[in-house]
Amino acid sequence: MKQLWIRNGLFVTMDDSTPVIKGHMVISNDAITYIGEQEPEPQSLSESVEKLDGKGLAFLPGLINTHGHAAMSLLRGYSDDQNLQVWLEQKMWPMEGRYVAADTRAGTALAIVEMLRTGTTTFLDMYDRMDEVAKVTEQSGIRGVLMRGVIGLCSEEEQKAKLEEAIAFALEWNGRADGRITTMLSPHAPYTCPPAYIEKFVQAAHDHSLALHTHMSESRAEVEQNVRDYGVRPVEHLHRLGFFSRPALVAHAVHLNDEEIAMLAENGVSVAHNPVSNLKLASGIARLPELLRAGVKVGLGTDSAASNNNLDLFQEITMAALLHKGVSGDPTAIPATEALKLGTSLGAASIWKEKEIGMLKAGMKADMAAVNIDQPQYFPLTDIVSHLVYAGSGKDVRHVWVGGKQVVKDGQCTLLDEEKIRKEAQAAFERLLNG
Ligand SMILES: N[C@@H](CCSC[C@H]1O[C@@H](n2cnc3c(=O)[nH]cnc32)[C@H](O)[C@@H]1O)C(=O)O
Ligand SMILES: [Zn+2]
Repeated sequence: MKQLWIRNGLFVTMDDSTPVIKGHMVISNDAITYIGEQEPEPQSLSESVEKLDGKGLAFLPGLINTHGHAAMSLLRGYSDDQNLQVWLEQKMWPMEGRYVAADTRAGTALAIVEMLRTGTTTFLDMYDRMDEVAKVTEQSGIRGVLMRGVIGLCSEEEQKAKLEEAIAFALEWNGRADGRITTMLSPHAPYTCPPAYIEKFVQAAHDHSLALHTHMSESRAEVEQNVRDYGVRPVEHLHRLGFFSRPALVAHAVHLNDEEIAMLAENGVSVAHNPVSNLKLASGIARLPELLRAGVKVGLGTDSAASNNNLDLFQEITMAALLHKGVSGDPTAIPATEALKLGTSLGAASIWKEKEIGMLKAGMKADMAAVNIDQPQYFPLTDIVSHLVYAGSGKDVRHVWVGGKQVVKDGQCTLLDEEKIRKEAQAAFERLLNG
């Protein structure tokens, strides 16, 4: 048995019964088997147990990024300061149309390096050429919830082929990489997939017991168009198409009225909140406090590096904590602990993985980030949760484990060649730019 004993660490558990523990943790193979103030029982340790001095480190559950498009990292900085529609249709889609498999691979690898180094241990990815994404995911050691996103603005024949590809990918990769990879089905959005086509995804999700993901109510223009085209707003529209009859996660959900929030809560629909992307594309500000009050499970997403422009989930956590205070005029709107939960335990619940990840607790997978707190922004040590949310950043992450395996050591990915990945990303972008 492979064991790691972390001694004298500061553990931010996200478990309400023991929020912060100064003490010890034992990881056995892929899971946490002990966490507590006392040293572990000697008989629980194997002779070959590895030891790590936790001094100067704060340990927190690995962060969970519940919405993104990793391969779009190649387009970081390519189109800034545009609204969603112009950015998407005039800038992103033409460039994405030039992607070949090597580009998807290069962009995804770049994104995974950035996510791992900033403490993200689980990411959700909606894209195409998902075999490439899955292979990089497998190699990197990160945990991935992967799906072939499908835009259905094409012939019926093409629609059919894309749906089949999405299903085949989901079935082939679900549970692979020692269970690190799971899959979903994902029509891209109500405005890019006709209703009958969305219904086919719903049917497939039932047939294969898969969950569903889509972009929803991101911009005001989208909601207005949905009303014009289908006579109802996007939430009601998706509800009528049966989308919420399977476990469903919707990204953005910025423009919601009270009835829609109630409908999402009633149907157990999860939301991926992407505050930075929504600000950058001038889409608006989601009603996060109201969603949480209604009992909706919410996680945080970066969306892609082309609309963020980084994949540091600490920034989303900070933004979620600050933004909603400013908008509501209520400093308690999203307290620090709640913001950190969005990136960890609540985020895990939003993708139905709360029994496995999102907390540091015996029995959970050992997905964890260790932050270097021997830095001025963590002094004086009044409240570690406050510091992580309001003072820290992903750049402070020093080590990362996924399923007990160390994937970042002293700030470097252990299973990926970072320099090669940076070079390949640069070359891939230059190729895309020159057509
Ligand atoms: N190329 C595929 C669809 C890929 S799904 C992922 C898509 O989501 C798009 N995307 C990225 N960010 C956002 C966003 O914030 N809102 C809507 N779409 C987005 C992105 O440009 C990409 O085309 C097809 O033809 O079926
Ligand atoms: Zn998106």
